[in-house]
Amino acid sequence: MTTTSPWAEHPAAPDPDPDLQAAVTELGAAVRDLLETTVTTTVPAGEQAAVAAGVRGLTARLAAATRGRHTLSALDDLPTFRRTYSPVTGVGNGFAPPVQFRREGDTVVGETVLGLRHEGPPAHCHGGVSALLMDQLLGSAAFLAGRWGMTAHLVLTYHGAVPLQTPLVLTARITETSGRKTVVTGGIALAAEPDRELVSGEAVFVSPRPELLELYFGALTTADGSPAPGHGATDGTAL
Ligand SMILES: CCCCCCCCCCCCCC(=O)SCCNC(=O)CCNC(=O)[C@H](O)C(C)(C)COP(=O)(O)OP(=O)(O)OC[C@H]1O[C@@H](n2cnc3c(N)ncnc32)[C@H](O)[C@@H]1OP(=O)(O)O
Repeated sequence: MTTTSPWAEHPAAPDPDPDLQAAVTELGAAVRDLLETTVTTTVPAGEQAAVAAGVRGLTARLAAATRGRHTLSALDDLPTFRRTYSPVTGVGNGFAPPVQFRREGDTVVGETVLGLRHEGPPAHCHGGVSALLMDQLLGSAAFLAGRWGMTAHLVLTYHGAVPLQTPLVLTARITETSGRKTVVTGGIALAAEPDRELVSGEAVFVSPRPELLELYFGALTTADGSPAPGHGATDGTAL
């Protein structure tokens, strides 16, 4: 049974169209600024109403062509886990900080600064947003070590509140592998105090059995309508 990504044996897609990549990245950045400013603006009601009308007009332009949930974006590639619209790492997602994770030895590291769109307690990160970051961090540690799985179990301890608008560092590493299972631990700390974890956690990632892979991802297509890599899997080893 495979312990690596079920898409790993497929060749990576060619590099995406650079014009589309640049435009999506710029739109994501613009929407990120918009989201952050909508939750911090103090301009009068009339001005907010006028901006809302303008934003609805822009949304209608983008809605002229959209994809459904079983269609990958033209920029995405499963074998390399290129996910443009991830709510954590996606440059095209305005909610995402976005964080980029990299491998350093046996550790995965990412740096980020969160905004008021991520607020829970005033001036601090929402606990659910910390969980979102931790899930992606721990999953990335598994993926960057050549393993793959869906989150089966995630436990977190919140030792201290995570401040917004403050440089943070996220680190994780694999502690155990067995069959389809990968166990990862990690945490979030201030970049200025990397050894004092504000959030720590452990997750178990499980590479799903073939029937589940088919159920979850069997209908997936690439942007041009072709079956996505992985379609038609029968034994979970060479999707
Ligand atoms: C460059 C950067 C790249 C970044 C890459 C991005 C990375 C992506 C990051 C994304 C991050 C976000 C990711 C997301 O958001 S994933 C989305 C959230 N997760 C889900 O939706 C998963 C829902 N659950 C399921 O579908 C199934 O339960 C799964 C697929 C998980 C297992 O169903 P399956 O039927 O296949 O499993 P099995 O019963 O044959 O068991 C197999 C083995 O697993 C062990 N087991 C099972 N469950 C648990 C459990 N709860 N604790 C501990 N262990 C558990 C079990 O004991 C057995 O072990 P063993 O007895 O053999 O030892």
